[in-house]
Amino acid sequence: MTMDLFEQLPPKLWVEPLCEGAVVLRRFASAPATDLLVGIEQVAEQAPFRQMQTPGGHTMSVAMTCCGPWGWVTDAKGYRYQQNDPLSGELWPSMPASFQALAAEAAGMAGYGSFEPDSCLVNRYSPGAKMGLHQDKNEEDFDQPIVSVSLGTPVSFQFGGLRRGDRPQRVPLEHGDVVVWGGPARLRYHGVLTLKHAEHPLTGSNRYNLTFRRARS
Ligand SMILES: O=C(O)CCC(=O)C(=O)O
Ligand SMILES: [Fe+2]
Repeated sequence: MTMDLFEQLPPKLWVEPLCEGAVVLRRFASAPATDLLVGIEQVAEQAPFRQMQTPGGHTMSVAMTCCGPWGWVTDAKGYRYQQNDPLSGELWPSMPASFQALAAEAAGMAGYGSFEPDSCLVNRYSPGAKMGLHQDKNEEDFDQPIVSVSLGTPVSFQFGGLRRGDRPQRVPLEHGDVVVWGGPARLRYHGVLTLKHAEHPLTGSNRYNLTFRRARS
């Protein structure tokens, strides 16, 4: 009886390879999502979401904040990591232990053992926000993977090649999905298409993304 019941349940998580070195861990962060969202709220109380300026003088459509030792920032002076929040001058809030654990577990599941992120960028997309194709390359070295967690409304993630001109795959991402890329895929171009209007019971019309990285070796 019990066995039959189990067999009828849909698989809770599954793994979708994107290319050598990159996978989507479907729904991997669904169970801890509520805790992650509480963590985001706490981080944002200390270091509020803000729309940063690109070096070219554009305002990003995505609102961002950071936690952990190193925060990623952009302004007229360029893209970089720094230990202080430029809004307050204070250190970035510490990375909640639950964030760190989830990121390490996801990396391990994708084949990257002993991932110790020292940076978590928190992206908040409201409808209309997007992020153009880019490489994550402000880190000191590229030995450690990127772990990228999606929460809230769905979006179309673009996962490209090592050259800007390579046609990206479109990967639909939903609440709880985690993308991990490293090794030969570490410098692949990626981005997200414009967020559409949708509602999620936990986030309203917003999508949140947590991007975990090792900024310093
Ligand atoms: O929102 C996402 O899924 C991607 C975010 C990203 O690529 C970044 O912050 O560097
Ligand atoms: Fe990125």
